[in-house]
Amino acid sequence: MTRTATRPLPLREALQGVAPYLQGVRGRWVLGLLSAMAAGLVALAIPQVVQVLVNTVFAEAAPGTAGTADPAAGVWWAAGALALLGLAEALFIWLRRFFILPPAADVENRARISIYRRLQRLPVAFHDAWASGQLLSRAQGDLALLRRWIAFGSVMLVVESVTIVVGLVLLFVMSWQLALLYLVAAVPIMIRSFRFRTDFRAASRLSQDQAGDLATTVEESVHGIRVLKAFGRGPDALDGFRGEAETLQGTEVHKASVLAKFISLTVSLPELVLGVALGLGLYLVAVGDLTVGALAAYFATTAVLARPVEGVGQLMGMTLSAKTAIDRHLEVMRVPVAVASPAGTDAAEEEATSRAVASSAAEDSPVVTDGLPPSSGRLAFRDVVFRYPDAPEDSRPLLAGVDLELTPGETMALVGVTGSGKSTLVQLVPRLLDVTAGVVEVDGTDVRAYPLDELRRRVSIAFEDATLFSDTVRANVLLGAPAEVTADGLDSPRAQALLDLALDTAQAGFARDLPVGVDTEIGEEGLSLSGGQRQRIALARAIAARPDVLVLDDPLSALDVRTEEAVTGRLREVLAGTTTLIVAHRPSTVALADRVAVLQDGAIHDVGTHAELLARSAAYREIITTGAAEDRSLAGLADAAHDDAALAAATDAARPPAGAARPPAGRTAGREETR
Ligand SMILES: Nc1ncnc2c1ncn2[C@@H]1O[C@H](COP(=O)(O)OP(=O)(O)OP(=O)(O)O)[C@@H](O)[C@H]1O
Repeated sequence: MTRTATRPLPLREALQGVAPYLQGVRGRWVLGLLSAMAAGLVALAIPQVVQVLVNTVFAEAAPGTAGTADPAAGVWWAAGALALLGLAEALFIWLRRFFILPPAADVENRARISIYRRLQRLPVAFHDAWASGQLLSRAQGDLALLRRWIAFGSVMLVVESVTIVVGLVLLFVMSWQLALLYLVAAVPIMIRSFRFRTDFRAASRLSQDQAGDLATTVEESVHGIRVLKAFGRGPDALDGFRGEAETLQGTEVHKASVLAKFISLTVSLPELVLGVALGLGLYLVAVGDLTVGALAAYFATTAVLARPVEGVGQLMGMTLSAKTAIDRHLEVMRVPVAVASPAGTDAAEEEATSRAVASSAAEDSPVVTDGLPPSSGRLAFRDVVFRYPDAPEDSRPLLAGVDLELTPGETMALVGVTGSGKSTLVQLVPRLLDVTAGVVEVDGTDVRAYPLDELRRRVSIAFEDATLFSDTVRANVLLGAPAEVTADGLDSPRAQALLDLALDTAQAGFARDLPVGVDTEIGEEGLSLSGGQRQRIALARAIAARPDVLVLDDPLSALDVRTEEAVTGRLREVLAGTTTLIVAHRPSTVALADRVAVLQDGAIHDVGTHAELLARSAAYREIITTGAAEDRSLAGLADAAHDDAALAAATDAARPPAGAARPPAGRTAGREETR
């Protein structure tokens, strides 16, 4: 669905918004503008030479004229001057391109990097609310429009306007009557241009938004291609896509027709006027009020003016589209970074530079100024309340007073019926979401008081929906590894040791059997892995971060019971000192925890060991019975087909012959790991 467009920003505000991208490029832009201006003025000088040329020829040809000593010389001089002016015009056009194209590309690049950085900083709630295609079109198409406008539209709009003004002055110098006639054509054009601006701006905004929606549809259907195929919904998806594409086509056609109507006016009116001007001009020559040279120069000047006059509509259209692109860009750039580092930290200062608006939550929170608390792994939720921003105002908060404390090194399972808010609760720990009220504490300090990078160094998270990037297993696993371990490269002995430990703990040793071992490309553009294998790589990634607090949001759900037992067993061994909060559905996971917390009706209903809760909590027994049924069916499945065996067969088939080149490494990661 098309996002509701916000009110167009006033021009000054929009220009201020993109001013940071223009720093350092203004000088070249001005030089380019001057070159373009010079080219325009040289073009206007050409008719003046024509006037001299024609008058010279007519003077020589007139009966009874004494003539100059060498009549041909004047013609040759004028012709030579014309050629030189032509060359000068070409040179100035080249200089315009030379000066302006690189800075325009620079602006595009800066804006693109800024929006990408912004997208990384914006909270998960923002990404939940915005369609990916809208963000894609803002980071791609809109910025290409901006580049074209800076490189061409903005310059030519100034140059063509100046050319028109200077050209009109010259026309008045040649003949005020003819100039006035030409000017008459401009009045209806100016009146029409006001209506044109409103219509074209609306059409332009609609088409850019619809292009974003179309990108979202393509992205979704590519991601969901298996579901579409499995349910035979390809033709329906195509119909939906065709509908959206036709809507966009309709908008584009409407946009083009608005522009075409305006352009036809700007082209036809001056042409009509020129017909009348020819008659009037000949009359003025006949009565001796105008020289033939001046009449020729008048038409040569109007020919030079034709391009700017005709182009002004196009340039206005381009300017309006660029303005829409800036509005759309700033819409994203001005979304408050609700989850921000506290004031006073480097990250917060960077945030202030990019004009971010920190949330009141971040501003109100205490700031760690006297050093950070020592790492211990203590985790506590104190009267935590959370409500999603888009939840109805009068609804009960999803979390309505959660109190829970984990001691350092403890493994606690969090259980609750589906939709009770488990995933939401655990996302509050690394601040993927921020509490509405109450406090989440790590090592006795409010998580909002930590610089984000420090908090996320202490807390690591793995999700049920394991997102892997288009990169090697090695790069995926060591993504969040401590900087000191990877300082000498991802294949240094220390990094290798951590990689091995993480893979072994997560029971992800299968990665070594992939075609190029741990250097095999996986993810969207690499080798496809099974759900369980993906989860284990994602778990290895969380382990390799060596956190004090490990949050696991049901990351073992796709594993068979035996593999899950092996993983949790090793996890307890390797991460003996790490506090672990694990969202669990199955008794097999719960049984391995020191204690279990039951989340019900937005609060912690009970906490105890598995055995204690079984004995005293009916709610717990009900939750666990459902999980047990799942366990039994998974155990059966596990006996029937084991992931790794299936993979071994698949990779044997996919293994390249000895000496074959491995796929290119280091393709950029495309998406944040969010639920
Ligand atoms: N981004 C969001 N915006 C609004 N509501 C949301 C959002 N994400 C989740 N919810 C709602 O919050 C509730 C709790 O979701 P959550 O994923 O935390 O539950 P859960 O206990 O982890 O469920 P499950 O066991 O099925 O994974 C659900 O009703 C869900 O619809």
